[in-house]
Amino acid sequence: MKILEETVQKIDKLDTEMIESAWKRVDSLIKPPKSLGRLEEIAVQLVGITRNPSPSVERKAMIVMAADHGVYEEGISSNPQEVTLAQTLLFQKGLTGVCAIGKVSGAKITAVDIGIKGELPEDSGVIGRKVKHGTENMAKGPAMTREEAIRSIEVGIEMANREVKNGIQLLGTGEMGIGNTTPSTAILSVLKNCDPLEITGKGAGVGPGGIEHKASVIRQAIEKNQPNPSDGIDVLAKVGGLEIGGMAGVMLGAAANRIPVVVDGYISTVAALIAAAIEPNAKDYFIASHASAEPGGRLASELLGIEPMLTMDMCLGEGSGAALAFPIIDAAVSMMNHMATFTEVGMEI
Ligand SMILES: O=C(O)c1ccc[n+]([C@@H]2O[C@H](COP(=O)([O-])O)[C@@H](O)[C@H]2O)c1
Ligand SMILES: Cc1cc2nc[nH]c2cc1C
Repeated sequence: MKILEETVQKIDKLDTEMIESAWKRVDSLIKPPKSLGRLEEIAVQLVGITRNPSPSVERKAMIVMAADHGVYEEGISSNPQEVTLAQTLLFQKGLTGVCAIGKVSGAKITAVDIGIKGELPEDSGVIGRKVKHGTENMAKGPAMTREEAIRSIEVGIEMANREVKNGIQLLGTGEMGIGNTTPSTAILSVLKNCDPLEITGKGAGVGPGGIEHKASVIRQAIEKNQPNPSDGIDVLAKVGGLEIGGMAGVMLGAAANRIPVVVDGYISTVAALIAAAIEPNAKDYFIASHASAEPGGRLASELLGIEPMLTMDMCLGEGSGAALAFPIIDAAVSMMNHMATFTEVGMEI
C-alpha cells in the first residue's frame, strides 16, 4: 500500500503555464489555426506532461501484463485458457501482433507474468511478478482480496518506474488474458451502473448464445460481490483481473514520473478507469489510442472522457492499438520541434 500511496501523492496536475506557451507556439506555426487538429492537442499535452517545450518520445516501451481468470470455468470464452501462457512466451520472441506493429516505431516490448495460471520456463525472458495463479471465480466470490488487487497495481507501478529508469520517454499498456473481457465488462457495468447485457461483446470468441451467457455470469458476479462503485480498488478486487490492476499501476506510475502513457483498447481503457478512480489527475497523462471494436470499448472511452485517436475495427489487445498510435505521437512531436513559425519564414497572412 505504501508504494501505491507514495505514487498517488506524486501525481500532479499538468503544467498550465507550459501548456499556454505551447499553444502559443503551435498557433504561430505556418498553418491555418488548428489545422493539424489532434496532433496539436497531443503535442501540447506532451509539453504539459514533460514540462519540456521540445519534448522527445524517441524511446518507447510497451508493457504487456499477462494473467488468467478463475471465471473462465463458467464457459465465458471459446479459446483454451492455455493460450494466455503460450502467447506470453511469444511476446518475448517478437512474434505477436503488438510486436509486429511495435517494430514500426522501434518500441521495446516487455511481457510480465502478473498472474498466469501455469508456470513459465525460467529462461522465457518474461518478467515474473505473479501475484497469484489467476484470479478466483468471481461468479462464486471475490476475484481477489483487496491486498492482492493493491499488489497487482504496485507491480504495474514498479514496471513503469523500471522503464523510466531505463530512459523510456513514452509508455504503452497492453495485456494478454483469456477471459479478460468478462471482468472488464463487469467493471464497466458497475462504473456505468448498467445491465451487463447492454455492453457485453464476443471478446476473442464465444460459442453460440455465448454473449447472453457471458452477460448472465457477469450479472451473477456483480450480485454476489456487490462492488462499491465509488471505490476503484474494491471494484478491481471483486470483479477485476490482475492484468487490469497491473495496467492501472503502469498508468499511475507513468503519471507519477511525468511520462505520457498510451492506453490500448477495451481492457486497457477499463484499467484506465480504475487508475482514474484511484487518482483523477492521472487522466491528464493518458493518450487514448483506438476505439476497440468490442461494444464496451467506446463506452469505456466516453466514461473516461478521452477520445481515442483511431477507429480501426481492432480488438486484438496486447497493446496493438497503442503501438499503432506511437508513430502518430512521433508526428505530433515532429510538428512541435521541426515546423517553422510565420515569423521565421517571414510570411504574413
Ligand atoms: O483490447 C481489446 O480491445 C480486446 C477486445 C477483445 C479481446 N481482446 C483480447 O482477447 C482476450 C480476451 O478475450 P476473451 O474473449 O477471452 O475475454 C485477451 O487476451 C485480450 O487481449 C482484446
Ligand atoms: C490467438 C490469440 C491472441 C491474442 N492476443 C490477445 N488476445 C488473444 C487471444 C487469442 C485467442
